[in-house]
Amino acid sequence: MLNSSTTPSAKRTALREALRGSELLRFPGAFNPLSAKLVQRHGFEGVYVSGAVLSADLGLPDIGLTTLTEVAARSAQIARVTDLPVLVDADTGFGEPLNLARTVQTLEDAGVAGLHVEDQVNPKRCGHLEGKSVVDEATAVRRVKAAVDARRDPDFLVVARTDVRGVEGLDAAVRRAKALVDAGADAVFAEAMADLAEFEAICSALDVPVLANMTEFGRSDLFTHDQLRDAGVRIVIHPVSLLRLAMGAADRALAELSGTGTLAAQVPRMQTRAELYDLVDYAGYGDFDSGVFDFSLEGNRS
Ligand SMILES: C[C@](O)(C(=O)O)[C@H](CC(=O)O)C(=O)O
Ligand SMILES: [Mg+2]
Repeated sequence: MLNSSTTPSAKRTALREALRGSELLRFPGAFNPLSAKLVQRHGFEGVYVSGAVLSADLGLPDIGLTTLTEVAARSAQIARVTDLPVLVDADTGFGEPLNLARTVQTLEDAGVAGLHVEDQVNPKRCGHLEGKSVVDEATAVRRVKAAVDARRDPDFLVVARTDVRGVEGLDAAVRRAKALVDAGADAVFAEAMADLAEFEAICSALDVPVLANMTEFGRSDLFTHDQLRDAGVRIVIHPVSLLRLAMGAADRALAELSGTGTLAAQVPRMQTRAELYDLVDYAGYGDFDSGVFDFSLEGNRS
C-alpha cells in the first residue's frame, strides 16, 4: 500500500550487495510509477529511468532539454512505489561539475539508488545516433569526480557512461573508461558497443561492473541476457522498450477506434480492471480502512 516497503538507503545497500555477486542485474525502463510496479512484479532486479523516455513523455526530443527538477521529480515518483533500486539517466549532469554535485544530492534526496553521467558534449543526443561528440578526458574525469565527491550516502552508485566508442572506436573507449574508473566511478556504462566481442573486451579490461544498453533501433544487436552475462556484463538496461511497446499499442488502438468506432476487439489485449486494481493494491487499502475498498468487481465484465 502507498509507498515502497523499504528505505532508499536499504535499496542502495542491496544494489551494492548484488553487484558484489556475479549475477546479471536487469533494469527495464519504467515510463511511469505504474509501469515500475509491473517491473517489480515480474521479478527484475531494478528499474531504469531513461532520459529518452522522460523527454519523449514531455513531447520533447532527447537533446538535453529536460531539467534536473523534472528528472528528480519523476525519479522520486518512480522510486517511491518500488522496492527495487532505481538507476537514473542524468545525461551530462545538468551543467558544470558544481551542478553535477547538486544533481547527485538532489537525486539522493529523490530516493534513487544511483545515476549515470555521460561524457558527451551538450547538447547531447541519443548515444546510438551519428554526429555526437565527446568532451576531453579531463572534463569527463571532472564530472565523475564531482559526482563521487558530492554523494553523502557512500552506497549511492555513480555510473560513468562513455560515448567514446561511437566517436573514436573501442580502444579509445576502453582508455576513457579506465580514466573514469580511476576518477572513482563505481561502474561503467559502455555505450553503443558494436558486438558481443566489444562487450567482452571492455568487461575484461575493467575491474568494475559494466552496463549494457539494449535499446531497440540502435547500434548494438539485441543480445539475450545469457549472451550478455557470458560476455561479463553485470547490468543491462532496456531503457525505452516499455514506452515503445505501449505507444505502439496506443497508436494501433487509436487507428482502430477512429476507423471502426469501437475498441471492443482490443479488449483482450488490455490490462483488465482486476489486474490494474491488483497492481495498485486496492485490497491493501481495504485492509487499512474497509470504507475505502468495500466494493466488489463481481458483475463487471471481464
Ligand atoms: C539510454 C539512453 O540514454 C536513454 O535515455 O534511455 C538512450 C536510449 C535511446 O535513445 O535509445 C541512449 O542514448 O542510448
Ligand atoms: Mg539518455
